[in-house]
Amino acid sequence: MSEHRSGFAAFVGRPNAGKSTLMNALVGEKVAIMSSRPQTTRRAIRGIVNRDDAQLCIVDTPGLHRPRTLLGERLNDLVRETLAEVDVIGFCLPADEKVGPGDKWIARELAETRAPVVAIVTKVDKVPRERVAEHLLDVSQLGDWAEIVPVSSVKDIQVDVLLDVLAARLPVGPPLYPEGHLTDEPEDVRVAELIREAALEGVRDELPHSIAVVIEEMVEPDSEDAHRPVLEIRAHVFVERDSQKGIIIGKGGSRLKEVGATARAGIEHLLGRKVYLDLHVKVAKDWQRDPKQLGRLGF
Ligand SMILES: Nc1nc2c(ncn2[C@@H]2O[C@H](COP(=O)(O)OP(=O)(O)OP(=O)(O)O)[C@@H](O)[C@H]2O)c(=O)[nH]1
Repeated sequence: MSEHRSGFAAFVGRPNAGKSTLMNALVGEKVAIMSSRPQTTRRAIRGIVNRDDAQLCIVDTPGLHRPRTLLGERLNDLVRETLAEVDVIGFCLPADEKVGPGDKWIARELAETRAPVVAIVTKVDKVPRERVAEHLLDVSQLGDWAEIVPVSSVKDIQVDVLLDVLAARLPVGPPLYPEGHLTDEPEDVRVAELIREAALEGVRDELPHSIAVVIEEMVEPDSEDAHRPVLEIRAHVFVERDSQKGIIIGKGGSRLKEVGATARAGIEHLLGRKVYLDLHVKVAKDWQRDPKQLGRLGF
């Protein structure tokens, strides 16, 4: 099987371009609205598409419009920040409307972003084939797109193709959110889960259920002037026996270092910021059978 990919996508386009309908078509019935606490992450997740080979997290963007007012400009700053953080951008251009000044303005904005942009010709069911072909040509001349994909969200035409194209643009990595957990779970639970996943990697057979992770603290550094301060996370990795402690830590701490690096990468991706991760491995004897310990471990 090919490598698993995961990351963030954002959709832009002028009003009525079909962004919401498309996002719903991609995510399916279960649209999970998950807005994280703004001080720790600036991303609000609109929905998550889980496949065997990819996890696509769709970020909410308030809409990129041409600024007419100061408020508009502020909004656009916010959108620009969001776009700077995602892995792939989908630019929606409805087939039943000619490419206009609004689209050109957005295209110029997108030329500045780092992420690859997939131009999406939406609502192809509304117009004859020839018109779609014309529109595709206009769109191709509008900018330097990673790909152009015509779709209909309503008639389910090429939505799966679009998903392939978007997924292919994501970085290689494990799922950022546990499948079936598309709720507004607090961040520390998700952080703990990423650490647990990293700690279990490669040793799942030896200690499948013997690991629990507790976040002791997530601390903002004192210096308020730092532009994007490093979040300090201290966590305990609990195992049941001393022998298991050895497995997690590895020779001279080598494995724990790897666990930390893997978990940190996932956490940084999740929170969208730099993280300092401090892991301590502890033995909590037979914690699975001890209600008092279980309570402490957050079960
Ligand atoms: N026929 C057809 N209509 C569509 C399709 N996609 C969206 N629409 C319609 O187009 C209109 C606008 O779609 P939205 O998804 O709300 O567009 P939007 O870009 O999110 O709009 P804003 O929230 O204003 O930015 C709605 O009436 C949709 O039903 C499509 O594939 N085919």
